[in-house]
Amino acid sequence: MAAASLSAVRIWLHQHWQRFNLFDKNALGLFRHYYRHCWRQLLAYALAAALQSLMVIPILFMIRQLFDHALPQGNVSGLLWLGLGVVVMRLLHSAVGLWLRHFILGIIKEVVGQLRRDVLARLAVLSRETISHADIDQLHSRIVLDSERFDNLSNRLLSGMLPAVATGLVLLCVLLILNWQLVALAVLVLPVLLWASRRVGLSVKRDVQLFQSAFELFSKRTRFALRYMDMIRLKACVGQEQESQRQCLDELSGTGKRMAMSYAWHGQIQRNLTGFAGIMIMVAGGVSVAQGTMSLGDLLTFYVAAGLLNGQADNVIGGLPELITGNEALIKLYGVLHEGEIEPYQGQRLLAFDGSLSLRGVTFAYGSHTVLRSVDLEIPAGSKIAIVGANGTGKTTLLNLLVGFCKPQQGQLYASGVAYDDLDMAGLRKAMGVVMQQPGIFSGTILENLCYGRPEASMAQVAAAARLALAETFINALPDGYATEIGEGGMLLSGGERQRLGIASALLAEPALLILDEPTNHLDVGAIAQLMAGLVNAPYHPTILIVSHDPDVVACADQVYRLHQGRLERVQKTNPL
Ligand SMILES: Nc1ncnc2c1ncn2[C@@H]1O[C@H](COP(=O)(O)OP(=O)(O)OP(=O)(O)O)[C@@H](O)[C@H]1O
Repeated sequence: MAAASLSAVRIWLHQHWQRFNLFDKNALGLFRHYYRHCWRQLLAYALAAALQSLMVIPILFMIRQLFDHALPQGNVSGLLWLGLGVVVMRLLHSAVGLWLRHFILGIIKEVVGQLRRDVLARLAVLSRETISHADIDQLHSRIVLDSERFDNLSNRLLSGMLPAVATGLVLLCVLLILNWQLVALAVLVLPVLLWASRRVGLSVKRDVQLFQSAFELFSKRTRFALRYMDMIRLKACVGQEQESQRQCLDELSGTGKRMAMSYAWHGQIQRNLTGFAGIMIMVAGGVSVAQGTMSLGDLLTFYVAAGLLNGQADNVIGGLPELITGNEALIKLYGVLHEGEIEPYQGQRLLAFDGSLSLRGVTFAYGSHTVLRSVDLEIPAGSKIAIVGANGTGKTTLLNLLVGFCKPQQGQLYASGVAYDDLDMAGLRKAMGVVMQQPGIFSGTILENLCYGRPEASMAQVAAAARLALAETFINALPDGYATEIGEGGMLLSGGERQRLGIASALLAEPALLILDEPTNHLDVGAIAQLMAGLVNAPYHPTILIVSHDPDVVACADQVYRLHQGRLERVQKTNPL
């Protein structure tokens, strides 16, 4: 019976704690994780902040002297000296404050930088499958905006709240020494203040979440409009798009206003309650002075100290909305750092890759959809292989397996006879030149695109690669040649020119294996045959693998394979499909 009641109480407490808890367990864990290694510096900083706060004591002492002695005695030079003393101490206090800020900023920026590095490193090891299922705009805003919110949170907590707490404690001691009854009177407001803070804090938390969702949606819509402007215009959807942007903006300004109002309510409630405590002190202290139980100097000193304490309390309680925003940001960053699958191969072995690959008994499925069934394939070094097959038969999937983006559920792949499981995948990819259906062309100049991944390449090497890829003629015909800006995704070039640029970029690395995915989408078979003929004379003489749904590419290959219903079979060059 007693155990049952105890457990009921525990459940009740847990539920209420969950309801009132403003901070997430994972967010707190992440914060601790990033600041754990510098706890000694943080401790030193907290101690220094506490020592700095002790500097308010001589200031308060001088104020009391001023009102209790110098002023009643009409001691003008004493007044001047005490005034000067207060100014000097304040300046000293500010100088130490600046130095402390410099110190803590060094720690914060290092930690925030580390978190950003870890998030980016995490992205680099996430599997292609995870990235393809992610909402890229959301991921982008998490990395950029939420790491900035973590920075703000750290600033507020360590640079603002921590010294404020230290100074507040010193001031509280001074106040207790001066007149503990007045402190007790002011403390009556404290429970109301904490309760109100928490209640408003919950509404701030809800409004922050709503604003962040609206912001992500706005960011996503804007990127969509920028990225798919052609499609929007071609489908005559400009009006429809503007309407959904308008809805996004309404939502953004509505939630933004609500969040700012929550912040304002929080600040107002806090200021009114502490102001109310100040009036109580004034009245009760005035009565004590009138009754002769307290000197005017003591009351004024008390009032100044209480004012300073109020400033520190403002700092602590006023920072709550920022902590809540930071908490939400940390929850999302925690997701980026801990969720999703990582790259399937983690081997370390470096290889002198000769361009030969083997697949043995490879079976691959996306969930319950089996795409490849027990596939065997030998790609000898220096060979020219074509893999053909109808749309959706698994050609790109096969390529993704070859470049190590995915791992088969059964079977194994080998590069130069070494199992993929043992290989350093980055090393293997460096020796491969892969030109996907949509070559990765980014906004910048032709030269920047060509040299991505090979910044050390000489102009002669760049020109040689462009010549082999049949890109040199069109590049030289451009007014700015290699310095031509080609726009987002290479929009200012034709599809064939983009394809040639992609091939030239792949060839610049002198790959042992060149993979061309659907090259006939933008190049005719004649151009591909010419490319192959050129590569035969290239000093590095790469293995070439062409994957296409176009039966004509077989003319360019020594061996032809056909993918059909998950099986790979060798076919005669005359009739591959
Ligand atoms: N990431 C994925 N998750 C689930 N299914 C996928 C994924 N990628 C491809 N598929 C499915 O696997 C099958 C093979 O796709 P794949 O892209 O490999 O075909 P393909 O032969 O390259 O087609 P195409 O010639 O049209 O480019 C298709 O049915 C496709 O819908």
